[in-house]
Amino acid sequence: MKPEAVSTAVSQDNLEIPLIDFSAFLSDDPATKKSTAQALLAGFQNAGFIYLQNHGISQSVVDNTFAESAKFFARPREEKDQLAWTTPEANRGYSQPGREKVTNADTADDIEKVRALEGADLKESIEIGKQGEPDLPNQWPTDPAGEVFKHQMVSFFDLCKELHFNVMRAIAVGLGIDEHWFDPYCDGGDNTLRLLHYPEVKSDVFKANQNTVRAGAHTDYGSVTFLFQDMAGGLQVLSPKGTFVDATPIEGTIVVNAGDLLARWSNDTIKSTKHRVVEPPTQSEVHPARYSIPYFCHPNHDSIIDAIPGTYSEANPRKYQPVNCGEHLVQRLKATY
Ligand SMILES: O=C(O)CCC(=O)C(=O)O
Ligand SMILES: [Fe+2]
Repeated sequence: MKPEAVSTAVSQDNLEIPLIDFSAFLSDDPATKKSTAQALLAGFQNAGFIYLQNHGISQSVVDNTFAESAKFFARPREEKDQLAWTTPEANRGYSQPGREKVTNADTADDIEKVRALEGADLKESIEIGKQGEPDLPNQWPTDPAGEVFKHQMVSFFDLCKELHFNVMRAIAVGLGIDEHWFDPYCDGGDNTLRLLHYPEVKSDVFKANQNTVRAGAHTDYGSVTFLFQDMAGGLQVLSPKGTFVDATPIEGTIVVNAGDLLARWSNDTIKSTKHRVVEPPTQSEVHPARYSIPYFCHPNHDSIIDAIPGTYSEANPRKYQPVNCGEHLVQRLKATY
């Protein structure tokens, strides 16, 4: 029987994404804790995705973080360009939208056409890593508003780092290994906070080209990703039937998905599932802008990832060689940028 803390967030085309009340895992009752952890793990094993509510980060903190993100993206382009993303090793800084590419179109009509076409793929982002890495500085705006932004993002980063410990503890309990087995892999906080802005897009752009997406299908690289999204919608998850199913925003929840490194670490018992962002259906002329905030958790970069106890046996042997986490991630980023 389903524990009370678990309900269904998405159920379509054999994709079953559970909605888990995480306060039940954080509770003191061992039986509730265990059954909630097992449901969370089952979500990662079956769908690669779960929704979490009562995850411990308050709604007002989340709201403030979105507000600061919107203010950041509203800055003039020149200011943002001064904070540009540099290298896969650093993975910090601002990535401009694809709109720049249109500057070689010279008539207003052509610009509008290209813009219309590329608008749908348009997104801008800023990546923020852990503070205090001398060779890998975060890129902060330096004016007073930039100070407020920095303060908000640094404290949000740390709250998400705490949540990483707790989600990995739930996975450990679900697997039946020591609750703190993953702790020594999480304490480095080698994670990435990404602020994303998808500008508004005219609806006829999407009608003209049904394949246009806001973010193409991909898997994430790390252990788990916490996805904070606004209510605009558009996130879709690949189902076992090969269809993309809407992962509709649910107020007060975050979407959590497993990444490639966790799939590998778990000897492929946990799934890293493809997802994308499309423009949600709209009755109006424009698809509104969308803001989302993924937080990518990574095991400590200097750690070696080898199959987690309990994920392999004689009948189901280890499939992968041990790998250095940091090197693995940089390889992946090099292939992307
Ligand atoms: O914007 C979103 O909702 C998803 C973003 C995403 O999947 C990613 O950045 O990896
Ligand atoms: Fe993603």
